[in-house]
Amino acid sequence: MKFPPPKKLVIASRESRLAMWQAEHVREKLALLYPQCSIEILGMTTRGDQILDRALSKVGGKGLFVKELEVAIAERRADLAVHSLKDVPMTLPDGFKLAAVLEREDPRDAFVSNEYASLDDLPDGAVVGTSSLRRQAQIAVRHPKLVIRPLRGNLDTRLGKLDKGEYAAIILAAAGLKRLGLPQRIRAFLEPEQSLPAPGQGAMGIEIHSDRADLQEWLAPLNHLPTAQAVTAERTVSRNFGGSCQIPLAAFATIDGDTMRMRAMIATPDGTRVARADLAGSADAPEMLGGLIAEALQQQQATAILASCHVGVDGDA
Ligand SMILES: NCc1[nH]cc(CCC(=O)O)c1CC(=O)O
Repeated sequence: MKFPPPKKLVIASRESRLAMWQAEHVREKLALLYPQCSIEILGMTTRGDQILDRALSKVGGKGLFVKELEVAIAERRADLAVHSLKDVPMTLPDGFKLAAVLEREDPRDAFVSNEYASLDDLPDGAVVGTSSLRRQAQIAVRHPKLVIRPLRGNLDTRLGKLDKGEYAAIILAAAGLKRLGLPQRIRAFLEPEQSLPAPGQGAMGIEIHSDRADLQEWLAPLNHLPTAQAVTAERTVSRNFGGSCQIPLAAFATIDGDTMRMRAMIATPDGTRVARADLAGSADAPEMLGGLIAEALQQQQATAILASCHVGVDGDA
């Protein structure tokens, strides 16, 4: 230990229930490590939370969910920000870095419905809610007769829209539902073979100012190495295809001992053109495996597939 333990820490968080749960989770972990430290949570509304009516990619993409938190860090009003890693742009602005990645929750997508038990149960023409092109494309591949409609807002908002009958079913991340104490809303899990998760799905990341060597040291015990390696590989694939752009891309890595297995997919939103890759490599070289996966996708015309889907729709909301 080079630095004495912290006396006070401020965690910046979005104000959605899920974001607050995640910030609280980090607060509890830090309180156990540093019992003398006073730890506050600074809740903030981001532009991403305010803009619910327009496609996110038209107004600035994923970065909108993290920008205000970064400003708070830059102005030293906060020390760290807790994010769902899925919402963090692939390249952080100068002066910021990820100090730790926490152990991943369930990375799968979940099928949520009041009437139906699974996607297979839905009648032709049934309306499924998701604003994620990645989810849309993968549903379209297996269930071309279902109708996909956009669904935005935080988890409670989305569940409310389902309950009002606007959709026969919706697709959400299992991790968010479990964290909010709503696992009973999950009627079926979509296995990676059916719906490969988004880069970083189910993992939380802690962002800090890069010059804070003290914080880096204090947060190090929160880092979960296998999760950090997996999400590094996943984010490398995404970065290869333009990073923060909202595109129908899935990338999912699992680790078994020293070996990382990585699967990825790029598709048109209607599911008619799909590129897939499935490779294994060393868990210690996640960027290398991510790069190889990106190349394998390129060899299947991934760039042409992406070019043929209009950006201007929503990303992995
Ligand atoms: N883009 C919204 C978002 N960001 C993170 C999660 C869920 C939790 C996670 O994946 O860590 C969600 C909701 C969802 O996709 O259903």
